[in-house]
Amino acid sequence: MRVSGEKNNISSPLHTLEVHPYTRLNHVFSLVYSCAILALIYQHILTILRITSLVSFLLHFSLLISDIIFSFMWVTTQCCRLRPVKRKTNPENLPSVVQDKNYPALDVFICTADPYKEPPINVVNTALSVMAYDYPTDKVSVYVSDDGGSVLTLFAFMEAAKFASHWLPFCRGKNIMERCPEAYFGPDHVHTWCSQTEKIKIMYKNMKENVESVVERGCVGDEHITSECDSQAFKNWTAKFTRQEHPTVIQVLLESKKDKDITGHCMPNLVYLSREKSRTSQHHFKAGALNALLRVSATMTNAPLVLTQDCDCYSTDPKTPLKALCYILEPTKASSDLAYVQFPQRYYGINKNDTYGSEVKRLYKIDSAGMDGLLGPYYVGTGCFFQRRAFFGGPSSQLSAEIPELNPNHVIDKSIQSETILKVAHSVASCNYENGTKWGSKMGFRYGSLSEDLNTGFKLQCEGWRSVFCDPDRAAFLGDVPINLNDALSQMRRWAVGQLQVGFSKYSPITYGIKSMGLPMGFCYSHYAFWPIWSIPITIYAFLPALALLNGVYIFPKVSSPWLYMFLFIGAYGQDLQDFILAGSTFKRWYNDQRMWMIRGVSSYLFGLIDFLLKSLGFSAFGFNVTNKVVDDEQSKRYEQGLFEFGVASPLFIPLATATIINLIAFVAGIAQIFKQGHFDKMFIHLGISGFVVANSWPIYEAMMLRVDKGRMPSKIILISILLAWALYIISLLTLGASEM
Ligand SMILES: O=c1ccn([C@@H]2O[C@H](COP(=O)(O)OP(=O)(O)O[C@H]3O[C@H](CO)[C@@H](O)[C@H](O)[C@H]3O)[C@@H](O)[C@H]2O)c(=O)[nH]1
Ligand SMILES: [Mn+2]
Repeated sequence: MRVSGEKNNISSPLHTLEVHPYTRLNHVFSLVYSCAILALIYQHILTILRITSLVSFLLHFSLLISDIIFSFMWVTTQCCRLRPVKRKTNPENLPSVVQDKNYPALDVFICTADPYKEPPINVVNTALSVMAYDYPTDKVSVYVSDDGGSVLTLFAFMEAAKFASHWLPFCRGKNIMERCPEAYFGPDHVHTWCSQTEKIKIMYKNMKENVESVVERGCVGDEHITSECDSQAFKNWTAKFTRQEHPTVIQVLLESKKDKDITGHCMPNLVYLSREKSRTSQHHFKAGALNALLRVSATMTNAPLVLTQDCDCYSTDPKTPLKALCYILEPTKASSDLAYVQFPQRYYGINKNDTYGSEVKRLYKIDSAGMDGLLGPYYVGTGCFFQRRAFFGGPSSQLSAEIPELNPNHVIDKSIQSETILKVAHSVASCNYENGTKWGSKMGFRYGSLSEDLNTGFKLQCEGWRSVFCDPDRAAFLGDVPINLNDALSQMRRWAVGQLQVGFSKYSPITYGIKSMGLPMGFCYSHYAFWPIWSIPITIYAFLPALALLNGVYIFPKVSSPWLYMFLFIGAYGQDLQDFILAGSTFKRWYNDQRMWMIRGVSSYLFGLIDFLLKSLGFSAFGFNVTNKVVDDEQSKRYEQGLFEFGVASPLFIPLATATIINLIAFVAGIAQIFKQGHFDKMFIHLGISGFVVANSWPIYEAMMLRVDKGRMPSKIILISILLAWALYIISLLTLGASEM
């Protein structure tokens, strides 16, 4: 194991790095596996050359295409295996580099978009957890962007501002680790009890009840309005104010220079922002919200460091910004081209075996560590510390903003509530502000993809910026996961569209990316930009072998020569399993993850691909469907038991149910066939594939046939799927059955 204080070779390094011990072994394996892939493609081509009938040609051609796509995805992911690294930070060494009074200021951006899908009390918890950071308080500013334009969210934050003046000194005084009140007072957290704790717990409960009752009523009653200032703010919500059409609202809830907590210590800045909306302009979803935040914060505090947070991702470690500083304040030149320090997305409330593969371990942990050994990991939308400079062109070719107030070196000497500042802040948050500027194309977060995170990180790295993956053992942030299959699949469907928008753009990773960053990084980005094309081979393998088997048509080599297939299958799965286990996962979690990969293949990825094609042909428009973060108790219970939650009649379930029905019938019919007439050797791979699908589909059969609870598969979906399966069988009968193979 090689350990080095990469490029910060002082006696007490701020961070160290070690290369993964299995790297060499992985290289050798990759080489062998590549040869096997070539052999398979060669075999396919030979078969195709010998074919005489059209149907047979189409069959084998689709297998060839499938295997080429599988291979492409495999090859691109190998780049993450070139040099995976693990880093460690030493924040205790920071004082030898810089005193805390000289730490850079930090602007935290929290995005929320819908008070009914993202309960304001949760957003407040996220904000409180970062406001309480162990960081010079006067240097921290928290900006909340509310794309829902909701008075309920603003009200929640007014309450939060009051509660914070008790909560922050409490955290500091007791030096507690868990600074998100909901988590601190939650059932999973043990703390020493005292009267002060009891008092603050009651305060929190009161605030929570207030906020929840207002949200439930849908409006802020007069009894909740305590000051003239609050009352003025609520006046913005006139009768004409709607979510899609309203002026900018900026409300300074706490100002560091003026507001003190109950011990007299200063408070961080806390600003509520709801950018202007109009039906006639484009808002670019979250990327647009983040750019508005970048500009508004520039006019008010202009901190050199920016942290982006999703509203559900609260901080679980108050030292997190110090860990980021370990890279950003590196005394050598290495930090000058460092755009961001990414902490992985991790989650609370995942069930024991992670039924829906919600950890997304490959993306968030394994491959991120892999890219960290090259030029740095993806940006994943939340838990990421940026240098503000990174949003203004490449490290050595900085661009100038259209007004001086927005430039990273602009110094602010006025109160954030002064009229001049508020005036500029309002103007940069207006919906036409970006017209004719570089925002979204060369500056700020980049537009053009629903996955603004992948898109922005990619573009920054193409400009020559580096990034760092910071993955401490204790999670830095914990977020929320969907606990029903429809939400989980819909989320990935949106991702799929966003990824393809990057993959098939003018600046595709496979062309522009490779040119700008070199082959390995270009491939890493290509892997995720083309993720959804996995749907093509997965769907083909889900249907074709089973339909062929039902028709007595055998398209794979005999049992005497399936070794190549076996090696490729076991090799890829084994390698995946090894990565998961080494990343601290369990066999069962890995098993569920591979199952979800197949499920997504015939649902999220497939629908995402179709969405993308329809949009590209001009048939439909993209929307950002915000993931639901409200918990249903009954659903939660079933989730805890590890049951799959279908429940709603979602079209996403149709291809899934159809594939499971066809494979079950094919498998049973195939076994019966063996008893009747032998042919085992010819059927071997067919049976293997169908058997594999059937084994993985147990929870789906259970949801279709055995369960009676609300989470079962809706009868409508079962019926449509049976009809579809039957139709597919008839089509296969007419084509495969009639042709001569
Ligand atoms: O118009 C919008 C839509 C969304 N959001 C916010 O964006 C965040 C992410 O949305 P969510 O529905 O939770 O999406 P997820 O799929 O869970 O998020 C992942 O994927 C997104 C890209 O699709 C990234 O932006 C996120 O950081 C990443 O966690 C949330 O805080 C939303 O409030 C906005 O601010 N404005
Ligand atoms: Mn989310």
